[in-house]
Amino acid sequence: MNHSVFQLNTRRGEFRVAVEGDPAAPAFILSNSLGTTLEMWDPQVAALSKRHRLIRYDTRGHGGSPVTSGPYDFGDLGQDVLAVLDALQVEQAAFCGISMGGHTGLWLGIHAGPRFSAIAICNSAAKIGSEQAWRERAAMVRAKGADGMRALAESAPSRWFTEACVQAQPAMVRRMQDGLSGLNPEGYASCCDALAASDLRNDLERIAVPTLLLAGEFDPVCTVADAQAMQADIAGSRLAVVPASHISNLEAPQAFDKAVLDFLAGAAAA
Ligand SMILES: O=C(O)CC1=CCC(=O)O1
Repeated sequence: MNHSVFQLNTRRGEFRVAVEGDPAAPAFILSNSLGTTLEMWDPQVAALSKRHRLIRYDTRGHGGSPVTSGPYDFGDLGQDVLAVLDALQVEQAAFCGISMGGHTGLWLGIHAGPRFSAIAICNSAAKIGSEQAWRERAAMVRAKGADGMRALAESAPSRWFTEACVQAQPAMVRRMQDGLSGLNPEGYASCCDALAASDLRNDLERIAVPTLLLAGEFDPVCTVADAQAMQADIAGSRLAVVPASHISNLEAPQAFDKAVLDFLAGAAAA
């Protein structure tokens, strides 16, 4: 059992969180991708908690966080982050999110910039996928329940990892698939609703927080071109490309950690 994981009572419900590192160090909060939990960040904990109070949480609809009935929107998912920070009495934090988590970071950069010292938007986009595809996925999961989650888990490796990674790290890939297939279908579908409805492309220029756009060279979901398009619209933002597909923190953890830590060091020095 990991004793750093606990249920945190917030004004928006009880969230499953993990807090590691020096309590007096600057706070750094991590936001998971669709179909995963805070454990997706396990390989990052040692490196990212060296100089930070590292806060991880399960996004609404996932793991041990509230599974309220949907649809959710990114206002909900962003307000949840602020509620977690408030409950932990954190006034300002650095933020890092992958894919759906990165999109939450964009929402926070637009709507709650002063609460963040820096945001790392990884394997994400201002518009992820098509509205129709997310609506279809949500409907399928709501119709098929646990069978629908199992079907999504079977097809997940090709969305998440390169074939070379699937071959090289079968246990890690299986663990991620098992995690996805065990999630609550309504919570997952409600996050698909949020992705269907959100398009932040016209709001990016409102972001004034130091921003890193981290892309996976081989990511078929949120491409390097998506990151470049965001970089063009976010003043002063930086781009980093790591040799990985979509879940780049698991496929290329060392390159991922270095890109994020270099960015945070630069943002703190600026
Ligand atoms: O479809 C997937 O599983 C990949 C993905 C899209 C948004 C997200 O967070 O993950």
